[in-house]
Amino acid sequence: MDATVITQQEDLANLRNVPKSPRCSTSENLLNLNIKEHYEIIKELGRGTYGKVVLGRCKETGTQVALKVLPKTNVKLREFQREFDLSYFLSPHSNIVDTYNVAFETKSSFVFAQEFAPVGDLFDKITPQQGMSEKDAKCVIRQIASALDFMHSKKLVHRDIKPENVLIFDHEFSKVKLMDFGMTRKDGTVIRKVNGSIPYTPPEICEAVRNESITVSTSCDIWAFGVLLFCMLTGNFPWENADISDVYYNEFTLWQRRKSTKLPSQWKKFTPRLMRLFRKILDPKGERRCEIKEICKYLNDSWIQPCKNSDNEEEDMASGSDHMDELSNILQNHGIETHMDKACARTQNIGMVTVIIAYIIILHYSLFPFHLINSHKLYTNRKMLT
Ligand SMILES: Nc1ncnc2c1ncn2[C@@H]1O[C@H](COP(=O)(O)OP(=O)(O)OP(=O)(O)O)[C@@H](O)[C@H]1O
Repeated sequence: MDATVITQQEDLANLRNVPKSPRCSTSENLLNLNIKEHYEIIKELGRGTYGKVVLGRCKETGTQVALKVLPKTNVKLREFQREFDLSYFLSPHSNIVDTYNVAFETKSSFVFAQEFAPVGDLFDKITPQQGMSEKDAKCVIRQIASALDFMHSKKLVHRDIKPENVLIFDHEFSKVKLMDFGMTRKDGTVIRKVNGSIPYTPPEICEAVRNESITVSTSCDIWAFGVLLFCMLTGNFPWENADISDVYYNEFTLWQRRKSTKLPSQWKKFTPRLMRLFRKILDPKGERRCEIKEICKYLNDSWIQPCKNSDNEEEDMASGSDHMDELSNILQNHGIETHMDKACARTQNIGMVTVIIAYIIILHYSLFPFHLINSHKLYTNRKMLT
């Protein structure tokens, strides 16, 4: 690495077992550098809320690195230091992006270096409205679950699980790593809600108002992980916000809490086994959500239905008979009997058939737009997610 950058004394082996990085404060050691004197900037790799990441080649060693550049106008030294320290501390895990022992400041920004992921991030690998293959999704899920399990074992909560924060190193997804520890906090830390909600935000945070105190919990990552899994397998978000005003969220929670046997249409492609897992991951009550290890128990099961299976047929039949009950109630309660008194048997039948057809048409049109709206809820672009 560049000889002018800071060098820390502790090796990675020391860091593995230490819950809090013992490395001396980067603020005491940060060198003031001109980035272009030391790195040839090849291209921009991406942008986030707080800064950008560029691909640079170290002029001294020829090594290619991803430089995370955080403008001082967006990020305080303390925040930069925390992100760098956490990234470095978590680096030894094979599914967490490697952060090098390289951090410095320029006139306008704080900078640190990480390994470069040549295939980019997971967002671009999810085809809108289609998602990824079950096999590829499982490869990714297995590795990110391992990274999260490691973080949770250190009592750290990532707090920003989403496809843009998963880096891909090969097209077979055999090497996938979690990154971006800018929002990571210790489990149990009390913070104030500052940002709005995105589709990955758990309900307990969605419902908090701005500036309200919230307690950081590993269960927040579990929720976001569940939403990520849905996105990977469908190319859609399950909802825009995990909030009671969101019709898709409401439908899911009715099913999740067993208040309805009707599985919302966008979940019907999944096997009962995967739905059992979703029920445990996406529990509206954070304290009831499963732990990340639970997810690994489901990795050898089938997740996507080849065709409708019996469990869902049962649910469909149940919901079908609900509609028939409703229909006969309507027929009984709204005039059919009086009509019957006056008309002949033939007219009765025609009237009955007409009402049934009308009811089916109404039912069809009340369900059909749902699919249309749902298919429009596509995984449009990154901006929607930040
Ligand atoms: N090591 C890397 N190799 C390749 N691409 C990367 C690397 N690090 C980041 N990127 C790209 O840059 C994008 C932004 O990076 P990052 O998430 O670290 O920025 P951020 O400002 O923290 O974003 P956020 O809005 O999530 O807080 C990523 O989504 C990814 O596409």
